Amino acid sequence: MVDSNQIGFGIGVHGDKKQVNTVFSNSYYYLQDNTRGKGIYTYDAKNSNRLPGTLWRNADNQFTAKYDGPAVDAHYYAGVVYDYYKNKFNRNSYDGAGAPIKSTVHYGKSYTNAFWNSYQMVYGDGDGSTYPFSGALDVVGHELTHAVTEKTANLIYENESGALNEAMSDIFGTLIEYYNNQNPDWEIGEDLSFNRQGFRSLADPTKYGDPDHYSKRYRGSNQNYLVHTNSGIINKAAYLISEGGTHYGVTVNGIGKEKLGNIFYRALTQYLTESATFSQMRAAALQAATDLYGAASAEVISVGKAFDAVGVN
Ligand SMILES: CCCCC[C@H](S)C(=O)N[C@@H](Cc1ccccc1)C(=O)N[C@@H](C)C(=O)O
Ligand SMILES: [Ca+2]
Ligand SMILES: [Ca+2]
Ligand SMILES: [Zn+2]
Repeated sequence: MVDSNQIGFGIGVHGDKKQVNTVFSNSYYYLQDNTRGKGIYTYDAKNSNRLPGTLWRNADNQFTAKYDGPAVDAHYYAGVVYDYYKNKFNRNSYDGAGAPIKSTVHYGKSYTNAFWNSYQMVYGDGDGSTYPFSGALDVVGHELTHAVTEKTANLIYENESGALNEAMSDIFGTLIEYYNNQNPDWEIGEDLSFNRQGFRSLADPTKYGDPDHYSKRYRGSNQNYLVHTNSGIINKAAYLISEGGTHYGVTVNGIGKEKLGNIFYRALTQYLTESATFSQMRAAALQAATDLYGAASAEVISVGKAFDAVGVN
């Protein structure tokens, strides 16, 4: 029996209809997308903590039950993220060599998070106060960007390099949301909450208690705050580079999302090292902008001003 590529019909977490690439094999349809790299595979942990769980399958190629929603979105959004990196930077999957992309949904019981564990993405169902975590494209983009980071700068997940790691995931999660162009914004995780409230904001990190200036960074020892809170400083710089604005008296001329993505992708893949500090991120972004647009370019000036505005020298 030869496997065959199929197109299934799915309904996502938010009741939105979408087609999913599947494979028909031995009388079952699997959430396996053979059209991208070496494939995109979506699994079911069945509310256990066992990974990856079982490859998602059914007998009719219709993924329309409520229980199917998180799998439909994890599968479909992983494809969008794959397309972003391929179309924008000619990067074939997170390793550049078409690595299979694996996601598991229904992880744990009322698990209110999502993560990349060096092998795959993992999504919880939320605890009833949020939607399942794969139901947001910026979250899926966030997690898969951790895989890109790991294969490139491999930023150590603590202190300033950890905050850079988190910021890269929020920034590219947002750029991917704009690429998909469905209710794009500079908030993170707004599609997870019933009241549309985000978890973080790149436009104004202080909206959720995160710092928007280096002088306001969290200096304690809790690594979770160090990486998820201090990312606000770099997120704000990225926002200013793209959209412009005057921040603590420093005026930045915006150069747009495309150029932001080009500069940060080049910094991430060519210049940042695993122990990079915020100051080294400034230098990496300036060097990347210089490579791409020229030493005295408006883009280089905007990058410098944005890091000035958030107090990173
Ligand atoms: C084992 C916990 C691992 C946390 C680290 C993962 S990569 C992470 O950062 N997850 C995101 C999920 C997310 C993304 C966008 C929007 C909402 C939630 C995250 O930000 N987690 C926060 C809630 C946290 O762990 O504090
Ligand atoms: Ca949005
Ligand atoms: Ca968003
Ligand atoms: Zn993260």
